[in-house]
Amino acid sequence: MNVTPLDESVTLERTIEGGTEKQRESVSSIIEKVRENGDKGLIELTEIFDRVTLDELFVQQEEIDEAYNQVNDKELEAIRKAIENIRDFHQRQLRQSWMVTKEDGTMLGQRIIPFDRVGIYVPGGKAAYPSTIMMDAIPAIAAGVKSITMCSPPGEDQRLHPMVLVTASELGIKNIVKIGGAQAVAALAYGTESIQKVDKIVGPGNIYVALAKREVFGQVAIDSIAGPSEIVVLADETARADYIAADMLSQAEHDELASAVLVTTSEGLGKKVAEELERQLEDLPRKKIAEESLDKHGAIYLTETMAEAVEAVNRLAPEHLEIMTAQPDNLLGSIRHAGAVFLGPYSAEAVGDYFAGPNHVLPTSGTARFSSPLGVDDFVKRSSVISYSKEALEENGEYISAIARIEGLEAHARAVDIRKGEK
Ligand SMILES: NC(=O)c1ccc[n+]([C@@H]2O[C@H](COP(=O)([O-])OP(=O)(O)OC[C@H]3O[C@@H](n4cnc5c(N)ncnc54)[C@H](O)[C@@H]3O)[C@@H](O)[C@H]2O)c1
Ligand SMILES: N[C@H](CO)Cc1c[nH]c[nH+]1
Ligand SMILES: [Zn+2]
Repeated sequence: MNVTPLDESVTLERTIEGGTEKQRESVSSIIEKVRENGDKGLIELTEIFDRVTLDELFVQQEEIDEAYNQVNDKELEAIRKAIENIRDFHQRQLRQSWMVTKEDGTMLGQRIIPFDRVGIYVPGGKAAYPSTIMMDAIPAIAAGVKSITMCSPPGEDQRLHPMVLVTASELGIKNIVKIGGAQAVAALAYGTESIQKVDKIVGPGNIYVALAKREVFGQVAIDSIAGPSEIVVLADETARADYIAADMLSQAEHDELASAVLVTTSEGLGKKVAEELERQLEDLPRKKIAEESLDKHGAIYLTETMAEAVEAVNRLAPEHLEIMTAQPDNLLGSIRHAGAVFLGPYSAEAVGDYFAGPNHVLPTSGTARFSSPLGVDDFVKRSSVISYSKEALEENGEYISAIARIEGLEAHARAVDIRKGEK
């Protein structure tokens, strides 16, 4: 990889974001098929896209019991510790309902109400993601959502990955459907004979999942569309090239479409990172994927000053930003757009992907300009409460009816006047 100057036109948007026409048409026809044929459609689509013939759509208890037998104590302990951290972080996000009472007896308030039913998508095409179950489900549980349906694509043996099943079970998720892709999104949005439709669908996925979420939006709520993973590392000459390369590869290995970028003020560091990437790629089990991701969507950019580098980062608005400079905390205040910021040499992105507590479902493709990480707020609605006393209405009625008459809405004005004995 070459070290190149950073040009203002560089973005993290990959051409694939809105999908090709063929992909959009395919997703529309998958959704149509699920709406028309329900469970039967889901089985047929899974045969086509996952090459598996399912005997059952839902995971059975015996599959979960068997999964526990395939997981060792250390793995279970790791999942339980991660759950604890992620739960602790998300419980702090909970907002309280509130009510104020004024002197004239008026009461105003805001109630925070969890969604009734939520669908979580857990990707499973190219890798298994127990961590994403935790990130999707824990904020929903913390928010008070009572019904969670999880969808994830099955493997060749009709099963989900044992760690996926164990994690779901540790979180108390009972409805687990072995369906992936656009068909899963359609089933959650419209319901089938056996799958109850939900109010909101959350979770990352590939382009088919993303396009399907976009298409069903309106029928259900969705979270922001999290696309292929991205990491931007902002570094000066004090940073360690081996750490930076390791972290860039940790995201490049997700997907050929993933993007790993270094922005640095040091040409020397840039060159060392390029060498390290080559070296560390050599024995990486997912070398092929990571190599393609680096070739197509990876870069090492050089800027003259740190101020220019920071400006570039804000323009890129990455999903993950690692700051590896002499004083990373000093730069935090100038970062306006990033899904999650990792400070210093020991905050590898993997720490946040799996364990620290903050959510790893984050805005991608520059959408950190206006979107936030998945969190408890994604699983609640606000509902306002208004309680006026007779005294308050007597005192303010004339203002209310005045505004109504400005709008030419006489019935509104009279609805107030009648209570004041004026009509
Ligand atoms: N942002 C995050 O938090 C986060 C977390 C984990 C994963 N990810 C990303 O999620 C993505 C996961 O993608 P994945 O493919 O591994 O799993 P996936 O579960 O999203 O997609 C697999 C499904 O895609 C469908 N599919 C495959 N080819 C198709 C085709 N030609 N036509 C129609 N449908 C087709 C199949 O039904 C299959 O079940 C990756 O890009 C990864 O980087 C993001
Ligand atoms: N980095 C991904 C989000 O972009 C999340 C993840 C899951 N597993 C490993 N990493
Ligand atoms: Zn990751």
